[in-house]
Amino acid sequence: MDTAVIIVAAGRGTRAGGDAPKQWQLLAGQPVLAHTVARFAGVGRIIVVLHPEDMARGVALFRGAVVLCAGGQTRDGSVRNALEMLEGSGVTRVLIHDGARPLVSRAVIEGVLSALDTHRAAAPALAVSDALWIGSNGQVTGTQDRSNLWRAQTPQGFDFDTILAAHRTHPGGAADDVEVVRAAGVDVAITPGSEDNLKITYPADFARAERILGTKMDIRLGHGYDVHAFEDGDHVILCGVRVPHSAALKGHSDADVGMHALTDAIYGALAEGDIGRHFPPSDPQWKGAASEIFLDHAAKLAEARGFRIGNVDVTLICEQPKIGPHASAMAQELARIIGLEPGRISVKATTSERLGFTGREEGIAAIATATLIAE
Ligand SMILES: Nc1ccn([C@@H]2O[C@H](COP(=O)(O)OP(=O)(O)OP(=O)(O)O)[C@@H](O)[C@H]2O)c(=O)n1
Ligand SMILES: C[C@](O)(CO)[C@H](O)COP(=O)(O)O
Repeated sequence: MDTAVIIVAAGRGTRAGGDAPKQWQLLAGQPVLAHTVARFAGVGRIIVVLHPEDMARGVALFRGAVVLCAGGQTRDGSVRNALEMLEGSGVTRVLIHDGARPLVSRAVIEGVLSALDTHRAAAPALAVSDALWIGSNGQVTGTQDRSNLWRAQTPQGFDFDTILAAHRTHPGGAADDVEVVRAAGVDVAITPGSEDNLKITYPADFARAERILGTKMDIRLGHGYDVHAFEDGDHVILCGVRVPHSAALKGHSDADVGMHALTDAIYGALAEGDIGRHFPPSDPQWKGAASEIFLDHAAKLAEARGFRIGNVDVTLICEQPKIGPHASAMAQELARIIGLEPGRISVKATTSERLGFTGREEGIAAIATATLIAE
């Protein structure tokens, strides 16, 4: 399935007030919109819909990591612009999310994606739990049966062709995309929502969101270090990229020293030992194995434990080969394996000024750090 995520953030946030539209105001030190986009890392290609006046701000914040699209006068107009932009791109399903819901969890997102395996439309919601009144002039004038009432949330997920066709025939003015698709006669499955998945709407919602983030703030830092010696050969594999060289790296697997250091950094952040614990070198099945298997395992273990990777930083220490020309390809390869946007991945190199074993060109060392953030 080729999945796209449309994050609508072209509104003016009039109810929230403040010096800037709510999606640009800071929450725990970062714009609300940066939190929202980070929640969808690895889910699919991300399209952020912005007000035309905010485009420069978007370019500066995302630095090419997402696709930007100009929004419309209304929420449904903004969604429609992004859907039209995606037509013909090969996308088969799409999640549509409010930029103003920065605390959506991986569980809520996965719930919608799973429902899309069997439904053309699915969206998260919470059953209404309070009694409902009808009121007028500060007085209760009646009561409302709450059974079968739900509080709608996003991301709302759809088969791509279905939601595009529904938007094209809708007269406009819908509160959300569930309303649009239902107007076209499509059934919508309800998936589990979350109280934390609030939409920042009024000024007090910022403090509420900060409180939720504060109680949830669990950031782990891990580091990894690895060394492989040179042996006869004509290339090395570093961070998944084949680099021509006058020697090869010796090892039980493909000896990708950079990827090993990064894998150990993730295991370290999880307090899960190192590669050797999960893939013993004594086991012949890992002989010559591509190190991608190890990194993929560590990243999936982090996800299974409820963490997303915040950023990674890998430093290769060698005199030769020169890493600079390959660093971008290495970052992209790591991004592909761990499902992280390239802007959160750093691959760099240093020499050891001809000192020590790396200086004598006896081998390559690598150090890496990774942050994991609890969802
Ligand atoms: N023309 C619009 C209007 C809204 N939105 C987005 O739709 C989401 C939900 O809308 P809402 O909370 O109503 O945001 P605003 O329209 O910005 O708020 P307000 O109504 O208070 O001005 C927000 O992420 C908002 O940026 C959009 O992309 N384009
Ligand atoms: C899409 C939505 O977030 C679902 O709850 C909501 O309808 C949009 O926000 P608004 O406050 O109704 O404009």
